[in-house]
Amino acid sequence: MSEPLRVLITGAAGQIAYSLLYMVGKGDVFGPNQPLTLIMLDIPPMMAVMEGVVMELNDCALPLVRGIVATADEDVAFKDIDAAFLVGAMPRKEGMERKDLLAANVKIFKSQGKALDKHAKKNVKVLVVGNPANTNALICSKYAPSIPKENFSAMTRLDQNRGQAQIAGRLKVPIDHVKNVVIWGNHSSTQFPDVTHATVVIGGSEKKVYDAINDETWLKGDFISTVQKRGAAVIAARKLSSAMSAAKAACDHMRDWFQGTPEGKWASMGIYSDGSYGVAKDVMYSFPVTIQNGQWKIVQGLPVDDFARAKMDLTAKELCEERDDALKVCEA
Ligand SMILES: NC(=O)c1ccc[n+]([C@@H]2O[C@H](COP(=O)([O-])OP(=O)(O)OC[C@H]3O[C@@H](n4cnc5c(N)ncnc54)[C@H](O)[C@@H]3O)[C@@H](O)[C@H]2O)c1
Ligand SMILES: O=C(O)C[C@H](O)C(=O)O
Repeated sequence: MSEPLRVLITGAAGQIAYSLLYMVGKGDVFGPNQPLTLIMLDIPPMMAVMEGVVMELNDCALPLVRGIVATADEDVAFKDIDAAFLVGAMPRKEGMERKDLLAANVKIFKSQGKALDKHAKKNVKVLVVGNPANTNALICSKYAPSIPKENFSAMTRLDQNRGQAQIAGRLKVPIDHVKNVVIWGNHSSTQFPDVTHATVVIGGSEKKVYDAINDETWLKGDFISTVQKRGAAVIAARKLSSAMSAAKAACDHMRDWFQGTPEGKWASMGIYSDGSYGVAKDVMYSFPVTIQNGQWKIVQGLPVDDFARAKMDLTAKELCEERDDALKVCEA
């Protein structure tokens, strides 16, 4: 067995971490043979709660967990880490957009960017979950200049999973029969969930989702808005933002990054834009990627029609605005 990987989960006393710690600890992300040191970061007032989570984690008796570090000190938490799930941040309440959290949350990611720069392994893989996730990931990478920009990402996998679940539900097929639903842009209500390139195995053969559904009005209307607004719908129902599904999506994202995407399957992740598909640069934009040996590559050459172009540009514009607002907050 290899040396334990050092895996940081921030917001470790919060709701997402409560599911995420268990899923990571039992091997869902780094595999069944990879021992782990779990590092848990939260803020000082949450230390007593975190102590309870540590008790439970110990009581789960997970063979892969070889050590647990629970701390409120970023200098301790970020030391020599291989992977970081940056979850710790304020969630939105009913009636808010995720970007309304920017002023409250972006400074967390400035501080944690600096801590990554100072303490983490230079090949660390960073997933930002805390909202507004794309812009927080951008800020984090800007304050960690010694770590390659490709090592930072923002979570849009929950949106991809939501999109695939909508399609599978409508066609009454198992979820893993649907692939390559793409999320373009921001993890916000301007995101573009795109099924143009998606396929489904139905009745024993593979078909385009567009042909199998055969309802363009739904695909261009309610399907898109359901995915765009799913986070708000969960908040309206639970009075709390999504947690179990967010933890599962974070695991899917990091598992694919470490272990690779299966042949023929794409994953969507918010990554540093290189201008592919005419998207603005210097934003963390969600693209379809394939991953091998820990390196993602944007899926290139997909046709983009006028409908898609308008949606991809709208969400890019929002990301540019968020970036400019975030930089102002950080520089103030
Ligand atoms: N990208 C996505 O798809 C997605 C999905 C769901 C939730 N989220 C976001 O994830 C974040 C966390 O959600 P939650 O439901 O777990 O919230 P929560 O309030 O239950 O937990 C957040 C935890 O973060 C801690 N925290 C605050 N500042 C911190 C800091 N500087 N360092 C470390 N920990 C800190 C808090 O003390 C709290 O324990 C929110 O911003 C939420 O909007 C994103
Ligand atoms: O919607 C939220 O605020 C939480 C999260 O980003 C989600 O998509 O469920």
